[in-house]
Amino acid sequence: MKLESKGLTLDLAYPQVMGILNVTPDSFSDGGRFRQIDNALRHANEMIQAGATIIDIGGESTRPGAAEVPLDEELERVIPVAEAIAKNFEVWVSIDTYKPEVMRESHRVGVHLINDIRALQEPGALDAAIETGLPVCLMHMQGMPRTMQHEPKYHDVVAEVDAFFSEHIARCVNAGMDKNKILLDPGFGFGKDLKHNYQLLAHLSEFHHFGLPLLVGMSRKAMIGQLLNVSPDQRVIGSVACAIIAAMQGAQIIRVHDVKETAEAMRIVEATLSAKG
Ligand SMILES: Cn1cnc2c(O)nc(N)nc21
Repeated sequence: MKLESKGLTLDLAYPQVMGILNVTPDSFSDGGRFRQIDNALRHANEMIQAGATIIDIGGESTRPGAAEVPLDEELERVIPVAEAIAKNFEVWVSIDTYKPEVMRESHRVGVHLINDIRALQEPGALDAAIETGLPVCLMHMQGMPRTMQHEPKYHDVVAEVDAFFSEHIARCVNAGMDKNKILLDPGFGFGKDLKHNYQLLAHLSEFHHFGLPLLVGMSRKAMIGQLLNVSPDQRVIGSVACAIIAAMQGAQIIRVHDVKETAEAMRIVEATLSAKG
């Protein structure tokens, strides 16, 4: 399976590492230090050298309880950084946004992939994504970041996420999007409690029936912290363990903070999966 965008190809036969670049003052792990372009470029370069093949740029924190960011503020944060990275590195640049104007502007400055935690449900987002022609990751979320962790409830979380994927793939394809430009993400930690997160991880391979790339993000999240009782900067081992479990089930893109550690683990996964023949 391969993904193409703007002359770049991503070989999804083996897991690819997506490095997280938060350009937010309140990001829970980077401490908001990556707001300046030079720091962002330095961090992006570190992640690329460590093995990241995608850099995911986000201007609005998506952690539970996070407030929304006004459009002009988000544009000011992410567009200069996205443009600089796209210009300076041969790497896939992903934009973590749900705003149609940010999607359009990101495309204009060279972004390769749209990462929308709201699965193109905001007004105008689906049209904007189709107009850009970019691949789009549709992520499942129950509720909104401000309230999503207030008692999330499911009858069967795996079945309900699967149904969500079916519904939104159909909505996008019916609106004119090429199905091969869709990626799917169960949205770990987005309206899920500990049990829900591990049910999704345990059954992750069941989502392959759509024939679309799976993107997962568990890095440093509460599903690790609640189990190990450690702070976000002490969750590398847990994050790598989650990445391995996902990649061994065929997840194609792993979104992480700790690129070096994860990329090394993915090489072990690659050796193991290719030995399966
Ligand atoms: C922005 N963001 C934070 N967590 C994420 C996850 O798990 N998946 C995707 N696609 N984006 C995420």
